[in-house]
Amino acid sequence: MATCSVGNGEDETLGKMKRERTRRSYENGNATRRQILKIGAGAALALPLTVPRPAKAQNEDFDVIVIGAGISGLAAARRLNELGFSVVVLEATSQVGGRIRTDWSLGAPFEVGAGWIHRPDGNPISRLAADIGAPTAVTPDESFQVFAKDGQAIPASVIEAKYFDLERLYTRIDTTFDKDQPLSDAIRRVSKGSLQDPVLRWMMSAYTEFSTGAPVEKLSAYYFDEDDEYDGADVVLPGGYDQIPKSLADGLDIRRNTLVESIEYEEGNGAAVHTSKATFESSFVICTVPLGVLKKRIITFDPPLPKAHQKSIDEIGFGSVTKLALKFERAFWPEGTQYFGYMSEPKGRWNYFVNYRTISPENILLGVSVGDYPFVAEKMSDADMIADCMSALRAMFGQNTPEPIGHLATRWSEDPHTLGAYSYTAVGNTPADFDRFATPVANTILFAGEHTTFDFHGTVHGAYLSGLAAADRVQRALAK
Ligand SMILES: Cc1cc2nc3c(=O)[nH]c(=O)nc-3n(C[C@H](O)[C@H](O)[C@H](O)COP(=O)(O)OP(=O)(O)OC[C@H]3O[C@@H](n4cnc5c(N)ncnc54)[C@H](O)[C@@H]3O)c2cc1C
Ligand SMILES: NC(=O)Cc1c[nH]c2ccccc12
Repeated sequence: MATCSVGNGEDETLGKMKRERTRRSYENGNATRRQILKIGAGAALALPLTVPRPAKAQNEDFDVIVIGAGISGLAAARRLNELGFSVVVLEATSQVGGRIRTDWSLGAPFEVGAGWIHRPDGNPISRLAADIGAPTAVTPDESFQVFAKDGQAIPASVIEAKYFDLERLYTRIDTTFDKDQPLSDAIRRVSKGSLQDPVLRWMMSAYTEFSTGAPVEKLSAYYFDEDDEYDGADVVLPGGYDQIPKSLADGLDIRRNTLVESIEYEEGNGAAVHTSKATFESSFVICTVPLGVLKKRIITFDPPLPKAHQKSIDEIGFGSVTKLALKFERAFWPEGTQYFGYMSEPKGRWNYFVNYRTISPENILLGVSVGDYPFVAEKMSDADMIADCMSALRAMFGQNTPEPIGHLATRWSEDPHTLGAYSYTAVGNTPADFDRFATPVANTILFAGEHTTFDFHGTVHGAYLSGLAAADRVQRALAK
């Protein structure tokens, strides 16, 4: 398989020299805390133990440990590897890609996580796709049909006019208030009744709640749409999004099924990373686990993280988005239409459907639940989730709509290694809460991942760029 390069063209020998220098600095002088930890572990083994434990091999030692083999971790590891540093990636699951995962079991590329390269012009993920020769296909935003709650088809002209109303509403919110508040409250204040207007209400959910991954009741009215984007019409990868992380992973030292449990660190002495398998040591750690994992404190930091970092972890929002792919014997919908909208209640319940016939021969509709509803849907059994989604499809396409012959459901809020879909700007958050993650902790622990960049949070490109930025910081520090 062709592989992507994230290198910046720097001479490989230079990287190797830096690596040698780092190693020498550990080997000289007094015992570092990492060496003391190592001695401590050996000493503990000498003590009589009630339960005999297998003797541990000596801890493996690297310049950099990257935690998580999602796109941010892979980008960081690949760049540092290309520069000649010794890098290991520790990944809890058996797979690479994290929130990029393609399931072909229905015969088409069902994207469990990320589906689109949003605004592909200038987007670094487009370059990665081009580097490996992965074709992309436009999913045209203007190809849609929206249905009212009772199944009545709404003319496209009505949707387009309301879209401009929504834009105007959001602009007024931007310029009206001097205090942050939930987006839903701000909407009520600037335009009483908008939240009850069925078309606007659908758009607020299908567009805003989908793109931010959060209910309008929890989004910051100040910052919910202040992030950045590139240009062009969204594209998908008909050969599967996972081609991108797989190509980045090629040739890296990735330890799968290795759950990081705790990290001991000290300025100047690096870190000891304790996992379900072994302890690893390094000068730097790049931690890319999802915000949901950090919130739940699944990894213990010793000493605890600084208050400012912990505040970002605790306060930045992390929502969910549920996808349900339903495969049918035949297409009972207009095969050329890209998207179908449904003005459901509650508002985030199966309100958006992607037609797979535009990118594959399979008769698949992909339903999406957003806002608060994923936390309801993801608690359902598959059978209940299908029945719930089918009631929306039957309202749209008629009571005779057939049962599906296959399905795939996602439950990101229940996945123990993610615990949600992507980060959002909650009421009271500021861009600085995200960007604070760029500050290394004790010159040893760095963070990367979609939640560590305000401008592109919640996206593949944001995560990827954050990984490269963390690698550059490590490179500069190791070069000193
Ligand atoms: C349903 C859904 C739809 C999306 N749609 C899009 C889209 O269309 N376009 C877009 O640009 N973005 C989309 N996104 C967002 C995008 O997928 C993410 O922003 C991006 O993939 C996150 O990458 P990451 O490296 O930050 O984290 P992840 O990909 O989550 O990587 C983190 C890794 O850490 C591992 N890990 C967790 N805990 C531990 C531990 N204790 N020890 C070791 N490893 C651990 C995880 O298993 C995972 O592999 C979507 C996300 C979801 C969930
Ligand atoms: N995770 C995402 O893809 C967020 C996003 C950005 N722009 C969008 C447009 C539509 C749906 C989601 C998004």
